[in-house]
Amino acid sequence: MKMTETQPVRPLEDQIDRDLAGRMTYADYLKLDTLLSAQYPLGAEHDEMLFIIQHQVAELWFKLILHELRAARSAIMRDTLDPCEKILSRVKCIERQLFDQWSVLETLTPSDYAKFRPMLGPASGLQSYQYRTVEFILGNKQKDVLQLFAHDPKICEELRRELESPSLYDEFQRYLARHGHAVPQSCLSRDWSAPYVRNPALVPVFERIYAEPSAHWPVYALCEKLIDIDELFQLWRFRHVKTVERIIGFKKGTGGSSGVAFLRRIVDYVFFPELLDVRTRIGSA
Ligand code: HEM
Ligand SMILES: N[C@@H](CC(=O)c1ccccc1NC=O)C(=O)O
Repeated sequence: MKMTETQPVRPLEDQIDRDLAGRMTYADYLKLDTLLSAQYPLGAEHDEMLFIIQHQVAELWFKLILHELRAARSAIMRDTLDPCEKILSRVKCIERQLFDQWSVLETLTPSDYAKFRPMLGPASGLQSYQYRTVEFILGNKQKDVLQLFAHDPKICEELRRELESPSLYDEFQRYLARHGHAVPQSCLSRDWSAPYVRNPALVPVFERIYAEPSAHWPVYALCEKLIDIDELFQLWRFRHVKTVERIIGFKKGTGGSSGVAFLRRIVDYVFFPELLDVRTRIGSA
């Protein structure tokens, strides 16, 4: 555009609805009154609003991830893999958003965070029940975290239900067994609430699928989506560590943990270990 050119002017078109009294509007549909009045900074520090909104946006994305993962798990249980492709692609995009979102919080300086951190008391992301539910659905079961929700029986019960249910990966293994794959019996019924243990006897099942992707396309494609989801989750955890490191260094966490050291210990956790193990086997006789 030349320096002398004017910017476009766009008058409202005649047909645009102006008569909205008593009718469904954008703000009504999206409940913006509720959404936009849920930011309550505890103090007067400018950056506390960033901190609140960053977390609220993450919680909204967690909500959608849960909605999608539950739909994917139900579809697998009904023996229909078709919808999973689209659903899990969406989950992957949301995880990417959550990963990229850390860059916004990284504009928070250590000194600016230190001004309002004391007001947070013992509050911590450790107490995010939606985050914990996502971990459970993906199969990272850990019973002791229920203790963090003992103050809220309703949430505690919901989490316990998820802890005790088969994960998305468990249901996928059951699906494979129903469709003729030689999934070990031990994968099909066990204590679902126990931490997932890598099972070498499951790797040959994936070896056959990966040896001939075109013969097993729907399950092969699902495996690869699960790998994407796993990898992005790990990247999120890593970026959390790096963000925390630069903002609070090696201080203890408000939740009482050692902080960065505690977070680092889970970065390498993988949800679907056999889907990584199969890669080692590819090309071996
Ligand atoms: C200034 C920014 C942040 C700092 C300094 C920070 C720090 C920490 C620390 C130290 C912990 C360990 C528990 C504790 O003792 O408190 C933790 C856990 C956690 N934080 Fe953050 N965090 C930040 C931002 C976020 C954001 C934006 C989210 C998004 C929801 C988040 C989600 C979590 C979750 C889910 C955990 C539990 C992780 C696990 O169990 O492995 N944090 N955070
Ligand atoms: N654990 C953080 C505090 C924190 O980040 C936080 C506090 C209240 C609500 C959400 C939080 N986010 C993630 O842990 C800290 O030690 O500074």
